[in-house]
Amino acid sequence: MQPEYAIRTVNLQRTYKTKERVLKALDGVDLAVRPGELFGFLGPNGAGKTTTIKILTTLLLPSGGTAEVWGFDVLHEADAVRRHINMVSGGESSGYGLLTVRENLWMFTQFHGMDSKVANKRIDELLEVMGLADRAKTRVSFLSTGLRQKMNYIRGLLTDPDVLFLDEPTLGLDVEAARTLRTYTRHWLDTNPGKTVVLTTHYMQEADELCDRVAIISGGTILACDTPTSLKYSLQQDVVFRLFTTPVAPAFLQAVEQIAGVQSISQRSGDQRDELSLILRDDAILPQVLSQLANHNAGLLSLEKRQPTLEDVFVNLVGHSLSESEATA
Ligand SMILES: Nc1ncnc2c1ncn2[C@@H]1O[C@H](COP(=O)(O)OP(=O)(O)OP(=O)(O)O)[C@@H](O)[C@H]1O
Repeated sequence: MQPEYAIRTVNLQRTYKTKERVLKALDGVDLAVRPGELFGFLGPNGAGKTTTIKILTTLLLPSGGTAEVWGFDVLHEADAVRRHINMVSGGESSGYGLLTVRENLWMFTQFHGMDSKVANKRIDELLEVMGLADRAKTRVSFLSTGLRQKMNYIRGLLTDPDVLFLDEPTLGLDVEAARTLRTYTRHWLDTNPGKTVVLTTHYMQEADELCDRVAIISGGTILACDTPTSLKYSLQQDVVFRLFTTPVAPAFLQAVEQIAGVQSISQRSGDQRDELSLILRDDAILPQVLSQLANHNAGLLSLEKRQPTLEDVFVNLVGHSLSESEATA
């Protein structure tokens, strides 16, 4: 029977105690994910995504609050939770190098106590879908990172879980392979009503295109949680500009942040030029930004007004872009 919530957390807390300090990795996370949803988690490094997923997959105990997966408590009914979930992490090196792809996958089905006939049929189907059928007899140690990741994704689906956790599943995949994985994930949800996917990703576009709802998490708390469309709509009153400039100094960014009506500015440094994303309360503030550019001896290369993206929503809430958080991690 389908529960009301695939995932439900109330005031979820997790503290890490080290010799030097006590760190609140999760500080009251409330989540309510319905069966059938593709739910995305977006956050900078250290936001608490992995901690949340580890608690939901029973790999880590919470320090406080409650968490239920498919109606079962992660603390008191961990075995029941495990029967309903599976997990795929990007960049994981699971699998035994000496075994072939098929042998590896079959082995995992046996860990889960699956009937051999059913297991073999599913392995064949998924190898075909993921374009890995011709590698079935290849030793895992001979696979490229991308192909190994495809195999891991198949492993996650083999047990037909009710809740599938995908932690950065397209990390290291080429564009084509990432698209195959995304398309199949959506197809799997569409053809299996009630199946639920929780996805963490660093790729904003992936979250935007794929997720039914997205939670933006930072500093162990959820800052916003809604459909990508509604999140973007929340910025509709603001105006978003993209500027290409000659390289700008941190002092310029600080000066712009001081201007009244500047919601946020984020910088992506390129070769000999910077890309700046600017969210303003209204158009009239732009001249002040441009005069700061001149004050700091930087030149404007191009300027474009555009629709808000999920990245803009993220910057507005977190204060910097996801790529900036990676650069400083
Ligand atoms: N075992 C641990 N001991 C101490 N601190 C930890 C431990 N695991 C995580 N942390 C800290 O808890 C915070 C949340 O970490 P977490 O791994 O959940 O973040 P994340 O959002 O998954 O980040 P990333 O995208 O970098 O994986 C970070 O400050 C991290 O340094």
